[in-house]
Parts: sequence; structure tokens; C-alpha cells
Amino acid sequence: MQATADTNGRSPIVRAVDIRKRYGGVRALDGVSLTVNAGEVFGIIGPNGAGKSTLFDILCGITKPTSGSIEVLGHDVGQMSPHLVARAGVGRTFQRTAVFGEATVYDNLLFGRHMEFRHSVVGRMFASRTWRTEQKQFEDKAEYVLTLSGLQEDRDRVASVLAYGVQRRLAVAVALMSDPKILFLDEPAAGMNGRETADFIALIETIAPGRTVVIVEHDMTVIKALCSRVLVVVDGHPVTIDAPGEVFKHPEVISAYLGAEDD
Ligand SMILES: Nc1ncnc2c1ncn2[C@@H]1O[C@H](COP(=O)(O)OP(=O)(O)OP(=O)(O)O)[C@@H](O)[C@H]1O
Repeated sequence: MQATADTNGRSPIVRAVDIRKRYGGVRALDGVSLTVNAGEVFGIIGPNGAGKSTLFDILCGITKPTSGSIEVLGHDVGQMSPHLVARAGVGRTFQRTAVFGEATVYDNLLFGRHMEFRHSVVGRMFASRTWRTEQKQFEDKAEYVLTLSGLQEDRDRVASVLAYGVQRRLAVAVALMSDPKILFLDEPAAGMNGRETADFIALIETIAPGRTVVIVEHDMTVIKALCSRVLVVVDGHPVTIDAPGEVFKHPEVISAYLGAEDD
């Protein structure tokens, strides 16, 4: 299937061509092509086991495809290690919230940023000028991200005591510390109640301008509220790429979802 073009004249920031992935005898992905345009919020949906997480991990450079090419921000991520993909401006969150439960919200933000930098031990021990300058930049950045993500009131609370939805918000905030040009969100609303989902939608609406966002999500409320286009994957095949309100008119999408309900 050919990827549909964006009608707003925005340039592609992700180009995936004919992605295939096998796990032994399992064909997890079978010929997926897509483009995501700069500034777009793009969704990936499909029934359980369709191949969404596999595609997501391939687009982020975590998993290598069996064949096919993936370019993100002009980089061939199929040939890059995950940390180099991250340094190129790709941020991501994980299906399971990955924050440090015993650390405060603020320390989670600082730690997320420090992980990416290589200070010499001597530089740290003697608090060199470079180290102090970077530390100040991290702290300023953390204050900005706290405000952006509405976490100021939770700044000094340890992450483990936060409500689940707030922990997921923190996971996005940690990803924002490296100022990613493109942010991949893996089932961000999974397990959230209605209020948390609404807050989460508002958060992504706040941070999306000036960035590109790719979301894998089961919750169609989130997809409809945020995404301009959605790829539907069924059994590893790309079925359609269209506006969220259009994809459920596609017969193969209807039958895949109805079949999934019967399971
Ligand atoms: N590491 C692996 N080894 C073997 N098979 C795998 C592996 N990862 C995924 N699969 C298989 O590949 C297929 C696609 O899995 P994937 O997790 O990408 O689907 P999904 O759409 O994300 O599912 P869900 O919505 O349940 O998270 C499934 O049949 C799955 O069992």
C-alpha cells in the first residue's frame, strides 16, 4: 500500500518503506510504508497483536527490521544504535511507565537529561565551569518543562505517590527534557480513567506545536482528539492511512475490529 501524502504541504520527517519484520516463523510486519510530516500528530492503531509495538520500536530504532528502510529526521535509523537515534532528536515514552519511583518529579527530570551527557568524573568532582553551566541549563530546562507539563505542584513529590495519570504525564515530561523534534508515545493513555485521559489529551495539545508526534494507542478518544492521520495495521499489514473519522468506514478495518471483539 502506498503512503498517503499530506495535503498541507508539510515535508516528511519519517519515511518508512516496505518494512517487514519476522520473529522466527511469525510475520509481525509485512510491507508497511508510511510518511509522517513535520508538525503532524500521527496515530498507529490496530487490534491486539497487529504489529503496532513492533512498528513503533522499529521507527524509534529500538528494533531492527528484517527488511525495508526507515528514515527519521534524515537519519537511517535502521542502521543506528538507539542512543544515537535519541541524540538525533527522537524522544519516546514506553508502554509501561518508566520513571524512578523513589525520586522526586524534579529529580526525574534532571536525571533524564543527565543520562544523555558525558561529563568527565574529574569535571563533576571539581564542579568545573562546563559542568556548572550545563547543570544550570538543566535546572532552567526542568523548570520550563514542569510548567509546560503542569507538574509544578508535584515538583517535590516522589513519583511513586503520584496518581497513575500524573506518572504518565511525568514520563512525557522526562522525554521533553531532551527537547525532541519528534516524540513517540507508546499507548500513553493505557490504564487511564476518563479524567486522566482528558488531561493527557490537553497535555499533548500543549506540547505538540513545533514538534512531530507519533502515537500508538487503543483509545480512539485520544486518536480522534489529537491525530490528523492514522495508520491501521491488521495482522502486520497496513490497511489504510486516513483521517481518524474515516478509517472505520474501511471494510477491512471494521471486520478486523469486529473479529477482535469476538475473540
Ligand atoms: N520478541 C518477539 N518474539 C516473537 N514474536 C513476537 C515478538 N514481539 C512480537 N511478536 C509477535 O509479533 C506480532 C505483533 O506483535 P506486536 O506486539 O507488535 O503487536 P501489537 O499490535 O503491539 O499488540 P498489542 O496491541 O497487544 O500490544 C504478534 O504475533 C506477537 O506475538
